Amino acid sequence: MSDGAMGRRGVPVRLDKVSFSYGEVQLAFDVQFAAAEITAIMGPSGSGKSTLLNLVAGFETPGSGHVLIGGADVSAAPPAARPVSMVFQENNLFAHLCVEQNVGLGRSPSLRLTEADRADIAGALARTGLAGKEKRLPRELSGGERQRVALARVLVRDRPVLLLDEPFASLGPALRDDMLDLVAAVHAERGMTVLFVTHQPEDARRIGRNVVFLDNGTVAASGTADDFFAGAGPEAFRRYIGAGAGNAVSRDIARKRT
Ligand SMILES: Nc1ncnc2c1ncn2[C@@H]1O[C@H](COP(=O)(O)OP(=O)(O)OP(=O)(O)O)[C@@H](O)[C@H]1O
Repeated sequence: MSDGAMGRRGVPVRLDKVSFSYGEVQLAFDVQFAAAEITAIMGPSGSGKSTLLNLVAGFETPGSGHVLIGGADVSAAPPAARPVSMVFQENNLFAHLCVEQNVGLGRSPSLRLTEADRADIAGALARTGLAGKEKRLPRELSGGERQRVALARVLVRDRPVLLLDEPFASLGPALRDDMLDLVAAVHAERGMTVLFVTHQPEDARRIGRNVVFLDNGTVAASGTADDFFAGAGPEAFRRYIGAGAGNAVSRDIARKRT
């Protein structure tokens, strides 16, 4: 069994007293994400979830403090130099490139691919259920298939950290469940550290081991998903998901696990 299959590939991600501002909007993060685990990042609209991911990815730079990935300070490193893959809600693909090429970019930005690269790309496409669709353009795919292509690219990029910014928010519930299962299966195989932004409590509960809850530009609470979704979870989080939502989530999970 490989290291990934043993779940040891992921590395910790730390935002060490990071501050950041968009003009008058101030954000401050001091938080560690456990290696090789899936952490759901939740919080009201505008609480700073995407900004936190962008700081880890390198699309934003801290005003002060440090971003550490696997113990290395990457605060000043450009996105391409960070050991990170990211999947957004949409626009993950280049419209003029076919499925195979979009996935190949995960291996080589110039698409100079070796035979071994091509074999890995074929494997990733098979793994994500896209075999036979290699030559299609993104516009010839469904929304769910486009997100599968983005996940196939994550597989060939093979970085220890995966950032997911509401990647399945525009998909229907059944398809979203399929995609979450795929993420969980890939995580079980590769063991990367996953930071998963979602507004859906049931999605966080389904694949998240931990929850980090943001409010007003900072971390308001963090802990295990089990604690968050138990009656004794943080009050701000309970207010956010709404009275009774926890029960609905529990029922939903029980139904899926039977
Ligand atoms: N490019 C920007 N310029 C100015 N302000 C911004 C910019 N991007 C985000 N903000 C502000 O920063 C704060 C955090 O935004 P962010 O997008 O990180 O929140 P979020 O929790 O991801 O929200 P949502 O759930 O709505 O996607 C908000 O007050 C937002 O208005």
